[in-house]
Formats: sequence, C-alpha cells, structure tokens
Amino acid sequence: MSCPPPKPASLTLDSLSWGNGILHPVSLTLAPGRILGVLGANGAGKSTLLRLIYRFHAPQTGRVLLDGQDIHTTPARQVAQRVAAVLQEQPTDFALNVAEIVALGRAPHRRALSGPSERDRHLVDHALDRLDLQAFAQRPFGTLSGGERQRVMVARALAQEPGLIVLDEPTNHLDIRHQLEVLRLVRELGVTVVASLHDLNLVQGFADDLLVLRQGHPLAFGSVCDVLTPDLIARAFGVMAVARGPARFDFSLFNDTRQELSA
Ligand SMILES: Nc1ncnc2c1ncn2[C@@H]1O[C@H](COP(=O)(O)OP(=O)(O)OP(=O)(O)O)[C@@H](O)[C@H]1O
Repeated sequence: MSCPPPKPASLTLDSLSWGNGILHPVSLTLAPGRILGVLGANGAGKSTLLRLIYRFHAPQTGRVLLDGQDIHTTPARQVAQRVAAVLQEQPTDFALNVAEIVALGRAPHRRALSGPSERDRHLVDHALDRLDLQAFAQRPFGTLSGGERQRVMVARALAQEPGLIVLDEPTNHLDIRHQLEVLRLVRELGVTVVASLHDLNLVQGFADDLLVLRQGHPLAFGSVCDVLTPDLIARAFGVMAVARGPARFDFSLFNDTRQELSA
C-alpha cells in the first residue's frame, strides 16, 4: 500500500503571548515545509511557545494560524489531524506495548468505536520501520530505555501523518547516532517543523530558521546563518562564543553522503 506524504502546513504566529509576561508577543510566519529551531536559555519560554502551537495552552493575546485557520477556534480533533507533538513528558501508560503506543497516533483520524483500518496498520508498521523499532514492537513501553522511548514518540508522530510536527528537545536521551538519525528523519518527512533544541551545533545542520527567546522576549528570528552569531549567543545565553570554523569533531552518519547534519 502506498501512502502519499502529508501536505506540509503553513504556520503563522500573530502577536502570540501567554502568562502575563512568561511569553511576550511573538509574530512570525513559516512557509510549508520550513524547519524552525527555537533556542534560548533555561526558562526563556521555549516550551511555553510550543504548548501554544500544539494547542495545549490558549493564548493570552494573539493567534496561531495553521494554513490560515486559527487553531484555538478549531475543534481539537481537527487540529490533532494536522499537528503532532513529541514532548519531553512521555506517556505513563507503561503497560501498552510499542506498537500500541505508535498506533495512538492514528486516533485523531479514526471514527469513534471503529477499529484500525488496513491503512492505519500500514502506517504504524511503516513508522516502526522508519525508527528502527520493529524488534521492540511487542515490548511493554515501560521496559524501554529513555532513548528508545524517544524514538517511539517520534514514530507515533510519524504515524499521525501531520502537516506540522512540534518537538520539545527531541534529541534528549539520544546518543549521537540516534540524534543524527532522528533529526535527519524529521527533515526528510517534508512537513513543517517547530523544534526546541539546546545543542547549537546540531541546530545548524537541522533548522532552516531560528527563533531565539530571552526571558520570554523574542530576541531574533531569521535564517540560521543570519541569526546564530557570537553576539546573539552572548545576548541569549550569556556566554562568549568563539568561532573556530567547524566544531572539533564533525559528526555524520556513515550512510549520509550529503553530510547534512554535523554536530
Ligand atoms: N504554568 C506555569 N505557571 C507559572 N510559571 C510557569 C508556567 N509554565 C512555565 N512557567 C515559567 O515560565 C518560564 C518559561 O518556562 P518554559 O518551560 O517555557 O521555559 P523553557 O525555555 O522551555 O526552559 P527549559 O530550557 O528549562 O526547558 C519559566 O520560568 C517557568 O518556570
């Protein structure tokens, strides 16, 4: 069965704010298929922004427009058909096995009380393949390592066929090979992505655009090479960054001849 890839969504944040100063108004537009990295020191407001985008928080001011439609006035189920979130908090339903957790990604697309269709099963199987999880399919989720669980969460998002994926520190818990593999996979999906990342080297090979937050204020938004300067790093993180050219090691996957991602 062939499943055409989901259509990437356009995303506009229009004067979006939350929590009486926890997040000051943010405005930006991402064209379909763009990858936005969200950077900032601990407590800068990254997760808060992401929660507004996946419709967990309602905005204090402003709007989140997905393909021009305000997600906070759109039924939750309809939004869930287009937006997937991979979060730091993972499901606590440890008794479900890996295939069952990934199948939860199909829930927004299924009619109430109906069982999984052949297409649902195919998409779950495909997601398990892509994340190299077939060997874990029947294992209870609670028995997996932190990194394996993180891959399951990405597989669940993939099975959801979203137009926008929101990822909160997606490389948390992952070793260097799995960091590169997950980021490459997310890039290859061709969907629009908003991801918070702490690793300034990884973000350079992954994101197209960057939004930098400081104490809840948007500090900069633009292409990675325009935004990620020593001056910006000093203002956002309070550290001195010395440009040394490439990092001391450039990491890439053995089968990745394009050397897209380096850390
Ligand atoms: N529901 C809430 N009530 C009160 N304060 C909150 C709430 N949610 C977040 N905050 C505060 O808002 C600030 C921004 O939090 P947020 O989690 O968005 O930061 P972050 O940039 O994701 O940080 P980190 O890198 O540490 O994950 C923090 O000071 C946090 O304590």
